[in-house]
Amino acid sequence: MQVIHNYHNFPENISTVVTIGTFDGVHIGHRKILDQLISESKKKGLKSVLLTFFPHPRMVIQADNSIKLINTIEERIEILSETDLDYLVIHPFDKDFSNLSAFDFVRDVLVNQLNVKELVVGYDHRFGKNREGDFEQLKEYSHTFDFNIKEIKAQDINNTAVSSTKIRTALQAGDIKTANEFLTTPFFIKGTVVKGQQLGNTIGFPTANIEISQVYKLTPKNGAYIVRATHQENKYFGMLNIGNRPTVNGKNQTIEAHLFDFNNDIYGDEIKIEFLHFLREEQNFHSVEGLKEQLEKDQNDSLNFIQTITPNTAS
Ligand SMILES: Cc1cc2nc3c(=O)[nH]c(=O)nc-3n(C[C@H](O)[C@H](O)[C@H](O)COP(=O)(O)O)c2cc1C
Ligand SMILES: Nc1ncnc2c1ncn2[C@@H]1O[C@H](COP(=O)(O)OP(=O)(O)O)[C@@H](O)[C@H]1O
Repeated sequence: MQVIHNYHNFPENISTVVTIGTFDGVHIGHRKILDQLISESKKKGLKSVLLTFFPHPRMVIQADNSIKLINTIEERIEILSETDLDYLVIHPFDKDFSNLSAFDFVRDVLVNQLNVKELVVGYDHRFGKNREGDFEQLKEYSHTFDFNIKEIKAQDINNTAVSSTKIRTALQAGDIKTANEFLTTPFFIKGTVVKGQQLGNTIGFPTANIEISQVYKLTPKNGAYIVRATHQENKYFGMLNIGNRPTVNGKNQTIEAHLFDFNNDIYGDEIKIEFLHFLREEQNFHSVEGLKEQLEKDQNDSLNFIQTITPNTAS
């Protein structure tokens, strides 16, 4: 897969089948669309293109800084690069772009820049300034500019009963099971290991404090989770807490992972954390001793859960 930043940089003389969307999470529904796109491209001898926008339209049009996404743009690139997609075109969604009329968008972007021969879109797709363009208009333009439209039927979209919004809601409720079912692979975060209060070691549970640099990355609900970490290509199971650590008078939210069978200094390193299971709510213990007892219980619960995972997943 080739990543092209800004559709103006798309190579000339390549005929394409295009789909458009944010594809946050790259969930089951998105994968169905991608499968259609890729199989059409192979059948017709075209290149497959996903046109996506970043920053997200809502970050730009409504200057909405509270928006939280399942994947950062870097993560989305990583997930999509594992598919057979030929081109991922990431266009910076700015005010100028948002002012393009539906007609100009089709002519200037899809036809003149991406050389579209076939467009794969949902029946409810809207595009152009103020989302003025609808499916009927697209059909009209497809005659004007001579490309095919492959409609993703309402039932195909509705039957999957999955949406990025539903996954975000599940994660914000700590419902990892539902989120992971929709996502097909576990929800994950990536960050840098930073210094904390240096208390973890003193209670026998050192925790890697993870700092995420993208403010728009969604973090699941506060609480304790069973996780799998990847550090320098090695995988470790562990348990993680998201929260304010009331027991030790924590003021800000932290994300901290204690890895099992691990004893290395990894300050400053990148770490990836996959969420496997929600263990419990964060609690305010009367003493650090109480917290320690709970962590021992969490560790037992985690190890029992990990045993139930198939050898395939545990590898
Ligand atoms: C699995 C797990 C669950 C935790 N649960 C809680 C909790 O319920 N309440 C709490 O105050 N702190 C909880 N903690 C956070 C600990 O307070 C934290 O790891 C400890 O304060 C060490 O912090 P430090 O890494 O900044 O030194 C949890 C940590 C882990 C790894
Ligand atoms: N099993 C482990 N899980 C997580 N971190 C570990 C582990 N063993 C050693 N470490 C190291 O110890 C650090 C955490 O120690 P801790 O006392 O909790 O300090 P801090 O408050 O700075 O996080 C981690 O950042 C990592 O470098």
